[in-house]
Amino acid sequence: MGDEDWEAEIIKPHVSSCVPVFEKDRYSSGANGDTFNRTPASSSEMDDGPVRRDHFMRSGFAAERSLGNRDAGESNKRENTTTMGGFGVGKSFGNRGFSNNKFEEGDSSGFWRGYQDGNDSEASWTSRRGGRGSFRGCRGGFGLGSSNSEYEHGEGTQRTGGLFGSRRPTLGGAGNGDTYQRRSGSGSGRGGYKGFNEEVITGSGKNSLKSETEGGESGDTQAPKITYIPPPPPEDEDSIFAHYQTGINFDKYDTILVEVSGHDAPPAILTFEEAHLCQTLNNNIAKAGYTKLTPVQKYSIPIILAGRDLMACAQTGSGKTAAFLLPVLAHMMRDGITASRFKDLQEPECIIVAPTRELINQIYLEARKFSFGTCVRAVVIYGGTQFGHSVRQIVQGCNILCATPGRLMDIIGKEKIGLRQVKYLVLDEADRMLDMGFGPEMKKLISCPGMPSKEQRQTLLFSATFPEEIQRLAGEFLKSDYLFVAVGQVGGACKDVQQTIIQVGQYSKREKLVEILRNIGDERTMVFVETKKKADFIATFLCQEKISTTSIHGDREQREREQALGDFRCGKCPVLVATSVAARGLDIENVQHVINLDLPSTIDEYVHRIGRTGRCGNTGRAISFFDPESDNHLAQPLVKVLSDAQQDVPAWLEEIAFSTYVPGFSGSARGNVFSSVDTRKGKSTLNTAGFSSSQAPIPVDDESWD
Ligand SMILES: Nc1ncnc2c1ncn2[C@@H]1O[C@H](COP(=O)(O)OP(=O)(O)OP(=O)(O)O)[C@@H](O)[C@H]1O
Repeated sequence: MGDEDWEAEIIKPHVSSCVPVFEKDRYSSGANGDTFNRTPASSSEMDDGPVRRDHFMRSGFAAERSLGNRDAGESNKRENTTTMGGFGVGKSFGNRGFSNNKFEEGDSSGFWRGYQDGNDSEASWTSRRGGRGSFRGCRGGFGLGSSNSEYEHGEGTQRTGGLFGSRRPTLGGAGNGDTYQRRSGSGSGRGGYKGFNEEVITGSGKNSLKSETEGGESGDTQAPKITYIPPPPPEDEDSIFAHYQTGINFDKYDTILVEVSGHDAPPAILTFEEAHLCQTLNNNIAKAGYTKLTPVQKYSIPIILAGRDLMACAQTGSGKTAAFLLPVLAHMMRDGITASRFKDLQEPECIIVAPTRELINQIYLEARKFSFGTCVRAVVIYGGTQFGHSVRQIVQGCNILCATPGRLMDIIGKEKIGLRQVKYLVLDEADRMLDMGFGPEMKKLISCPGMPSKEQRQTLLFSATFPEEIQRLAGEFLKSDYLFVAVGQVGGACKDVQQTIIQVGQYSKREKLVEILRNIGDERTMVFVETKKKADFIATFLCQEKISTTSIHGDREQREREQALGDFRCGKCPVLVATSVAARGLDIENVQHVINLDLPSTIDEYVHRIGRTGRCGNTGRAISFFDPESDNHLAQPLVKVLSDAQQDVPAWLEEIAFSTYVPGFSGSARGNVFSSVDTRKGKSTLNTAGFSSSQAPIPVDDESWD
């Protein structure tokens, strides 16, 4: 989908938004004020008018719409809010007659079976509704006639769709493309791009490199000054090495087929000992509770240790982070990295980039864990936090820099980081990092002054999904003889996740969600929705239903996002409503359920979302609401994902897939089908994990990748 299509998608007839916004004072929140057990207030912020390029125009405004705490200065902004939305008028927010609900029997297997059976039609569900009057909170309502319609169209930034069709131009309006201006805050119409997940990149047409955090500091009064300093992670050893248990299916990883393509691939290793890591690293691995390698580790570790570039694709939750961290650290130890000193310009040996703040923080914590007791210092920097804080972290010494792309480019622009010493460049969620949203920034990164050429550095790309187009683009980043490791089906879903797809029309989604959540009880559940507004809306709705819920999305302030994640992690809020900002990489213990209240627009996103459960050999469940009005484009790839993961495929879904079958459909449209192989189509070998691959030489024409 090109830009024009994107335009067509997001410029819709006027639909009013009715996001309840809350005044801080009225919250009946928990200790941290971040849960949603609150009394709704109101806000004129809800009247967004026509849903257009909201985030192009309102990057600063966005913050005001988020729920929860905010800095004192910012909270003042909401005092004059007027009522626009709330609860109650909507016809679809009435009582549900659950008395006949078969799911109330408490038998979980029955519940799931029942759910599949009861999957049926919207009509059958609406007939179960009782007649309770709507909840009346404020003026407006959840179900204002058009009910969810605003969410079906609004905030198209959340949409993805293949390579260049899914996201907005990264440097919107920049003109020269050299300007990175983040969260300019004033809605001054500079244009720009509110990233699908997290970063705000706007272009003013000036040749400047300006941080979202700098507004106040640099005298740009239009930009809000971001003062948030994340609390330091606990320093005690127990916390550093805290981990959860591998699940009953961990050993089954060994049976997954692994494909290695590219020439002269080193053989896989079967044990950590075979990696010949130094004693400190081995100690850290043991303290982390790792006794056995996962398949992606068996293959990737020797490849990286051999100095080869790598594109690795392995199912969600199967240990990709350690697969790159351990060999990189081993190299650094071998090279005798000395503790970096306090310096104004730091020159890290390794840069790791990931698309979301929470994910990069998680990777940093893993890096800190595995480098414990060594001279290697890892640092994390990401948007939404005080820029000065990032600088202070870096100047104290930095061997491994973990960063989100926006903050990384800012810090490079401020000359706090020199790139000359970079030997390892890691892109986690690499397909996301190379797509339309972040691809241009990554290209800038590799062409920054001082950045060693791809021949001089080692580049490592990891993800659970690798669309063919992205694989082709990746050639620009990788040496021509890079190796490709595919554990299982490229882009396939984790088999430990029991997937259920049910047909639910948009007007029935909320009540069905409540039914499911009531049956789930306190088990940790992530509920994915398609837009930020809807995340707030659903979280608020669930709290009204007395289901303790929090939310995470790109319009929440970073402090709120971290608080939300913390509340979810510790079980204080067992339900987390999220946009795709939380779809990738997050490794949260005990997430037993994922619910796609809205299906994402691409199958890859679906695979990542459901991969928040069923991690590391544990089992999980994912249930997805399929709305035939809007999700038919996903039927075909869904059938493939389900059958590849040996899941039941509903007959109705097959029918839809068949009726919407597009011959030659290969993936650039919204419901893109993942790649099945290394796109170089070289000779490859299929092995079960643990057995070395044969090496198949493949001539690769470098030019064909550039
Ligand atoms: N060899 C191992 N033994 C035990 N636990 C492991 C091992 N490797 C990784 N883990 C644990 O498995 C969990 C998932 O790992 P990780 O987050 O790296 O998965 P991932 O493949 O990157 O997933 P995603 O695709 O969702 O990003 C983590 O808690 C990690 O500590």
